[in-house]
Amino acid sequence: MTTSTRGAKAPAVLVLEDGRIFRGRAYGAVGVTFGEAVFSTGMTGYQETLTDPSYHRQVVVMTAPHVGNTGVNDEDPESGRIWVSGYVVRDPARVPSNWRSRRSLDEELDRQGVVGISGIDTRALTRHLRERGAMRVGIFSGDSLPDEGAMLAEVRKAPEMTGADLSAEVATKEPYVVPAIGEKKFTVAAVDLGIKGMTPHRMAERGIEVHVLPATATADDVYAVNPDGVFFSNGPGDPATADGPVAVMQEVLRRRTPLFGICFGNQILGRALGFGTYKLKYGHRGINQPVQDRTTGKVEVTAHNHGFAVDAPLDKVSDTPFGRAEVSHVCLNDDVVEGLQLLDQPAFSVQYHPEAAAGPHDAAYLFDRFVSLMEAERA
Ligand SMILES: NC(=O)CC[C@H](N)C(=O)O
Repeated sequence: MTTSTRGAKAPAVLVLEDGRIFRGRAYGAVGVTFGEAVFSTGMTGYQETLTDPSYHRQVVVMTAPHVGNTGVNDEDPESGRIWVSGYVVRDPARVPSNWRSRRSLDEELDRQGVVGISGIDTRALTRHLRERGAMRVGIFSGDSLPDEGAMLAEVRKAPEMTGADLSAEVATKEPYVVPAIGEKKFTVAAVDLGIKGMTPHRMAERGIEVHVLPATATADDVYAVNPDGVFFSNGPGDPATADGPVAVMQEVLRRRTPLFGICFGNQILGRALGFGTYKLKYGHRGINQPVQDRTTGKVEVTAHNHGFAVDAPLDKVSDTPFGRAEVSHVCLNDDVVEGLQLLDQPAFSVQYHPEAAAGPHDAAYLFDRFVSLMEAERA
C-alpha cells in the first residue's frame, strides 16, 4: 500500500522480524511494504538491480553508502518495472548528474510506488543480516506510524521466501521473439522464469533468434519453436517449488537438446539431475564475487543475485539419470556451487550472471560455450 509523494522526507521505520528497528526518512513512495531483507554489495548498477525480476518480494539494502548519483535513465532497466518490494539506502544523492539521466531515483521510486528508507546505518543493518541471516522486514513511512509492537506483528505475518513460487508472477504472459542481430545461426527456446532483458540480447548478439516463452511453457511449447538449444532463465522465489520447469527440463535432457541455464535455471538443472537445493544464510548479491571455472582453472569476477543454492558434491563426479555430472564452477568466498555440467550430453548452467547487467564481463564466454554446443550438435 502506498500513498504518494510530497512526504519524501516523512519519518520512516525499518522493522526486522527479529525485533531490530532502524529509524530514518522516507525515500521514494511513502507507505508500507514488506519483503525479505537482503543486501547487495554493488557499487554501481542500481537501475539493473531494481528492475531484475529475481528481486520480486525482496527489500534490498545497498551497502554502497551513496546511491542515486547518476539518476535514472531509460536505457538501463532490465525489465519493464522496478521489482524490489522496498529499497534501503544510507545517503541518497541530492543532485543526480549524468548525461543520460532523465529523473532522480527518488522520483522514479515514487512514480512506481516503491517504498524506501534513507538515512539509516546500512553497515549496521548489513552486519546484522550477515550474522542473523536474511529475514522478513517491513518499512513503514508517513507522519503517523503505528507503535513498534504493531509494526513487528505485521512483519511477522508477511510471507516467507522459503516455499515461495513466484516465477509466474514476473514472467511474460505471452511468448515473444528477440531477433538475431546480423545473420541468424540458431533458434533458442528461452523459458522465462523472470528473465532479464540483457540475457536474450547476449544471445541475439551471437546470431541466436530467441523465442521467450512463459514460465508455464510445456515441453510441447518448447519444441514447437524447433529449437537448436533450450535456455532456462533466472527468477525469483524458492527453486524447491519449481516442479513444472524441472519436468520440462527433464524432457529436454531426455531429448539431449543443448541446454543452458542461468541462476534459477542452474537450480532447476540441479533438481532435474536429482540434487537438492537449500537456502543460503544471507545469499550472494553484488557484482564483485570471485568464481573459479574448474574446467579451465580460471578465476572470474562475477555478478550474483541468489539466496538459494544447489547441494551437489564438489569433489566427485555424480551419476545422475542423465549420465555423469560435475560441479563446473565454485564461489571462492564460500565454496558454494556456482555451476553444473553434464559430461555425457550438451547441458550446463551457472548460478551467477554472465549477462553482466550490471557487472563485469568476465563470464561472457559462457554464451559462446552454449553456441559451441549447438554448433557441435549440428556438425
Ligand atoms: N537470480 C536468480 O535467478 C535467483 C534464483 C533464486 N530465486 C534464488 O534466490 O536463489
